[in-house]
Amino acid sequence: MSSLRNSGLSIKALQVEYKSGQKALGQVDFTLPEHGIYTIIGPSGSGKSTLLRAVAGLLPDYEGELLFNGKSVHDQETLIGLVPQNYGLLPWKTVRDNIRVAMKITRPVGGSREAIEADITHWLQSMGIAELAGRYPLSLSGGQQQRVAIARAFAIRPAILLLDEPFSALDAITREALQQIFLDNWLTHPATALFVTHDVEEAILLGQKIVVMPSAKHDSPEILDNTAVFAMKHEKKRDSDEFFEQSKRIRKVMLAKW
Ligand SMILES: Nc1ncnc2c1ncn2[C@@H]1O[C@H](COP(=O)(O)OP(=O)(O)OP(=O)(O)O)[C@@H](O)[C@H]1O
Repeated sequence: MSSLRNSGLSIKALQVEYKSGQKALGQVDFTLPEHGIYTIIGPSGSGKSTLLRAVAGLLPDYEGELLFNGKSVHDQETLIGLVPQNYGLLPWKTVRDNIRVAMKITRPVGGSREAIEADITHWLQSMGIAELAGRYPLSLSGGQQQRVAIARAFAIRPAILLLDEPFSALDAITREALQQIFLDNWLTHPATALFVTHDVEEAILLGQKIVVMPSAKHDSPEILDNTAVFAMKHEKKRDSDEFFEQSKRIRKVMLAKW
């Protein structure tokens, strides 16, 4: 029993078909250890967002089992934070209110007003957007909205954190800075994280393992171990031999699977 308690996120024989009858996600099987980060890359349409939606509990129907520490992920106890591709911010609420609403929904009796406001300020600062607290989402750039969505996801202190291309709207330099900030935040609050990206470099820089999705729905994902790169200091990763070797390995898998 105790082994199940810390067994992490188990995705067992998961398959998804939308109402149209078309298979959106072929069979996926893997276990992401508690407090781990797996990155997911795959061609457009391979089912990456569908996989996150299934784990987030946003799909009415799927085949297979989704367990967190031995229990259904959709038990009330498991708090899941999602950063969707469209950011999912409430346009009629300010940045600060967006985060506050999420915290109130997920932690209805948690903390004094002062503590909540200090927490919101902390997360905004950590994402470098404290000055945007009073602005409304639609007055922000895509990259700024992405940061708000990430701050909000961390602020609820989820057990599982799902990120769907969270840095796609950012320029290369800001993206690198945010990758570092993301890892720093994750180290202090290590949620069990699934991180979808289109960027092979990003997959190698952030994941303990890299899940490469196939384009054919009858094929299964290939999962590459990336612990050698993951264990390095973030700023050393990009120039390391291990990073270079891993890029070559992934490209080979991509050629075979895409
Ligand atoms: N709500 C839906 N209804 C019907 N089909 C859908 C729905 N959402 C996605 N699909 C289909 O499911 C498949 C997988 O879509 P999904 O968005 O999960 O892929 P993805 O790998 O995240 O793609 P991208 O990289 O372009 O974001 C696609 O063929 C898509 O057209």
